[in-house]
Amino acid sequence: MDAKDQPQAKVTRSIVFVTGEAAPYAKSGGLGDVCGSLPIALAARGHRVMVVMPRYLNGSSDKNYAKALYTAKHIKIPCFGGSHEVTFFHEYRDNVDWVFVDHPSYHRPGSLYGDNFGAFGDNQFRYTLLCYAACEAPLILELGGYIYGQNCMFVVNDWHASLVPVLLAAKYRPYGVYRDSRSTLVIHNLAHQGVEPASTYPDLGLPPEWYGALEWVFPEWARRHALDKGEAVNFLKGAVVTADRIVTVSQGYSWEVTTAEGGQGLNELLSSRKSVLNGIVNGIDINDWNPTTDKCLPHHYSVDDLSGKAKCKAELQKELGLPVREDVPLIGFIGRLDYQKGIDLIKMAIPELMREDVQFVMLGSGDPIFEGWMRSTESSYKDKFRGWVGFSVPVSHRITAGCDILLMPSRFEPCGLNQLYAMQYGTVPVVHGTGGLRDTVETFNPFGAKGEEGTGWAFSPLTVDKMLWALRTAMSTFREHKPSWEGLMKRGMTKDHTWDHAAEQYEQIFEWAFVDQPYVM
Ligand SMILES: Nc1ncnc2c1ncn2[C@@H]1O[C@H](COP(=O)(O)OP(=O)(O)O[C@H]2O[C@H](CO)[C@@H](O)[C@H](O)[C@H]2O)[C@@H](O)[C@H]1O
Ligand SMILES: OC[C@H]1O[C@H](O[C@H]2[C@H](O)[C@@H](O)[C@@H](O[C@H]3[C@H](O)[C@@H](O)[C@@H](O)O[C@@H]3CO)O[C@@H]2CO)[C@H](O)[C@@H](O)[C@@H]1O
Repeated sequence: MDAKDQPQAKVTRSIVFVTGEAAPYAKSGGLGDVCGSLPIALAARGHRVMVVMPRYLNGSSDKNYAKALYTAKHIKIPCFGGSHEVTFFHEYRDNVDWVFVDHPSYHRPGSLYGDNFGAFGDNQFRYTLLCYAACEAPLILELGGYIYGQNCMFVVNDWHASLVPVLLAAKYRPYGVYRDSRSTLVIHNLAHQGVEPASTYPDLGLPPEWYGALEWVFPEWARRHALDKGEAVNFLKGAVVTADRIVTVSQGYSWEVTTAEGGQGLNELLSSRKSVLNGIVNGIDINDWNPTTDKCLPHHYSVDDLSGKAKCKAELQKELGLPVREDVPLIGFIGRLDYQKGIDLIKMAIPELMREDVQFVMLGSGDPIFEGWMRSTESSYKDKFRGWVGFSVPVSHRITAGCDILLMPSRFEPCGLNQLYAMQYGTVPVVHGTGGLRDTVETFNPFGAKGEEGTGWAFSPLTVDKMLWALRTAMSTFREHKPSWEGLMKRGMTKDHTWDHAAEQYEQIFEWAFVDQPYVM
């Protein structure tokens, strides 16, 4: 978009994102994509935007921080029985201040949150440091010559950042600091809440009377033994209680989190905060995800000339060692190998699906059981199935472009980005109709009011039979109804998935937050 066409915010603010990850510095999934692109979209609309995240040095991500300079600012954080020194690094890029909190606990091999042995045992400590540091950053860092100051909107993402609104309410506002600031909690995934034993509460450096904000009691069935009282502290709950506004990453999910089925134990609390709870569907970074310019693709294409997509498919088949055939439907899956993503359904469906004339490629990492299954399935169906175990952004782009169909049988999906990338690339999504997938994928209807309608298939309920039915319907449309298939591709490609619309909705939420008084106990 030309700068002159860029819509501007009616009211501009100082906005401080706090997150466990942001692309391209560090990414384990969709949280990284959103925190790497929404801040840039808000800055383009005229806001002053800072993103605060850890400076992870794990060997593979170190180079991503190469342009971030040491600020010479050090602070000491009183928690976990000591005083822990952290420092800040800074890079100004795309009109955003990227601020990296540096501490030895962020320097270790593995992924962001764990390694082959599971989640790191000191994650509560690591993200407590992040939250304290994020509260100090706007007060002490002179970025471009000026501090951000006390009149900020803190956008706290998921549990890693959830102590921020608690700290604002418990440790700053009582002393007259940050009374003009507000906070918005963005829930990307309720499955991760940052829950640890109640005995860790004194480590957090919070006043004893604030225990209730984080207090969490596991239901009896989830306790380990008869004497276990299930008492815990829950970071995400702390933010649900103390944030001024709460946003989920789709409207569908904002309703689901208030139900017993989707609320992961927080449904009653979230229902009690319905008046400040909204859903905003994520956008995508169309500089990064654009089939006309994508640097990861061997060929480029657009809605006006799809010939490059067929070439991308042939190159992908070659790369994967699959027979190069235009007529066979190529199905893709990309994602974390996690219970959330419904990999077990794919596993159950594969023997039946492999009886069809089809090709299937999966890219993912996570649960070692599914990683092993992907490897062994590849050797069982040499001409039809490929399981790429690992995390590779370029491969994810090539699969998104080269496939005909993208499968997402997620058990729950707060928004989902891969179906948005797929549509942008003319790849037709077949998804479980849940959360953001239901909000963004419209099931194909050959007899719509204006003729053919829809951008894919959203099946429900989540059963192997229903998923196979949706895939077979998609595959027969691909084979036997070429004009309809092209219509599906083109409707997906011409949908507006840019961040601007979502950014405008975030601005509205921020305005509402500033109309209300901030949270105080
Ligand atoms: N092995 C691999 N190699 C390369 N890339 C890989 C990969 N595995 C995953 N990815 C990438 O990670 C991202 C995944 O994003 P999603 O939104 O689909 O799910 P995720 O559950 O991580 O995010 C959570 O947060 C986001 C953001 O709000 C919500 O959309 C979502 O519903 C919620 O669960 C995509 O960019 C995908 O390409
Ligand atoms: O962007 C992908 C997701 O990243 C985040 O989820 C991570 C989560 O916040 C981490 O805590 C960790 O989860 C571990 C969990 O804490 C632990 O109890 C155990 O269940 O293992 C989990 C996996 O190690 O890793 C998650 C990523 O795998 C973010 O919060 C989500 O919104 C994003 O979907």
